[in-house]
Amino acid sequence: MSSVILTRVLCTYPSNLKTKKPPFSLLRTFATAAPVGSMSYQKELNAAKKAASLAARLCQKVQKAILQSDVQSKSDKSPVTVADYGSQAVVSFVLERELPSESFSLVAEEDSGDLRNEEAQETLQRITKLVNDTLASDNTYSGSSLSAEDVLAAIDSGKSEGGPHGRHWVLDPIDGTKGFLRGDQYAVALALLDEGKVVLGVLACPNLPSSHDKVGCLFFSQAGAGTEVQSLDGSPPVKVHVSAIENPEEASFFESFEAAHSLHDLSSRIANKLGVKAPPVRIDSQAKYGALSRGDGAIYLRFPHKGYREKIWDHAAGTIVVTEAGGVVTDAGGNPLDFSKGRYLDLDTGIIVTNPKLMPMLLKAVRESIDEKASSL
Ligand SMILES: Nc1ncnc2c1ncn2[C@@H]1O[C@H](COP(=O)(O)O)[C@@H](O)[C@H]1OP(=O)(O)O
Ligand SMILES: [Mg+2]
Repeated sequence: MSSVILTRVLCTYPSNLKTKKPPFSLLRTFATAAPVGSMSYQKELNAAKKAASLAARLCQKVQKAILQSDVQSKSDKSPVTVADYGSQAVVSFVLERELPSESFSLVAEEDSGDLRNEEAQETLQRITKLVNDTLASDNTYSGSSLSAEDVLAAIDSGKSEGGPHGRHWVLDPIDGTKGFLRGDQYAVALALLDEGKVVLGVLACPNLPSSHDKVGCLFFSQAGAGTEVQSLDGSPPVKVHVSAIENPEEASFFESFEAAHSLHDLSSRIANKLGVKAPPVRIDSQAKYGALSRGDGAIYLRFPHKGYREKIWDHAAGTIVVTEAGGVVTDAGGNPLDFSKGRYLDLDTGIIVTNPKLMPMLLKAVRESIDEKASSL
């Protein structure tokens, strides 16, 4: 990472968090435990870590060299870059290569529609080169060379609808595209659903500070086995736990950087009601779930504007990373998130995340604040 980007990243991560030593809850693990009394997904987890790490490497390369011409516009006007497509192609390729005997279903954000247009051919060549260069940087795949058509097919394998039966991979190839384009936080978020439940999750957060002033974290979780984090350049993993704070006055809370993604006024009302003293920590993407899982902050509040439908790839990996670290993730009504209903989450108003001790107080404050806001309109 260039010193310019590093400075920028550390500047945008709150000063009280960026300089702090790993929390006391970071306990060194010397072996990866198999989930007790449940199925092990170790092979799948290893494949997911490899896929997300390689995709993050591709994204880092693009973020460093980002040019205005890399930015296109999807029909919803959100920015999408060669890195979104490249990341999705890399993850799809690595998962299929690493797990050849398993039937493959991927629910992912991007599709190749726009890339098949005549005017997108140069972009497609650029993506193909990025994907091949990234795969070549890993010894296992150095002999692989994908054609443009292979890349389009890899992207399009993400068209699965998910659902309550069987296994489905769930991918956001770049979560927080706006943060990515700004040079701030983003994540490659990958999870596996089995019979409608999230059984493993990996969050690669290339710009999130890790220990010892290094930048770049890989969080990973398996149902029943806890959450661990390692630096993206491969330090040994350590187990993480959410904050044990019981007094909300001592808590700090995360919310979206983008006011268009979450109602900052509602979060502020909730925080006031709880007596939270610290200002909100605003960062992009599921990096918020990762940061919360290691106790950087105690609460995450997300209240999209009316009419927005949450997608499963925006929360599946983050949810298991937090819950396996001892946290709780619910909608604004206190219901757990249900990932079994297809590509969208069907939920009550917003998403709230904290530790089990704070959750009852938080839910009460959320309910009261929503009611007050509605009656003031
Ligand atoms: N209008 C919107 N409201 C809420 N979330 C949005 C909206 N548009 C995009 N998003 C998605 O919200 C997530 C990140 O939100 P935040 O950084 O605020 O937590 C991303 O998944 C982003 O999509 P994308 O994955 O394409 O970046
Ligand atoms: Mg997203």
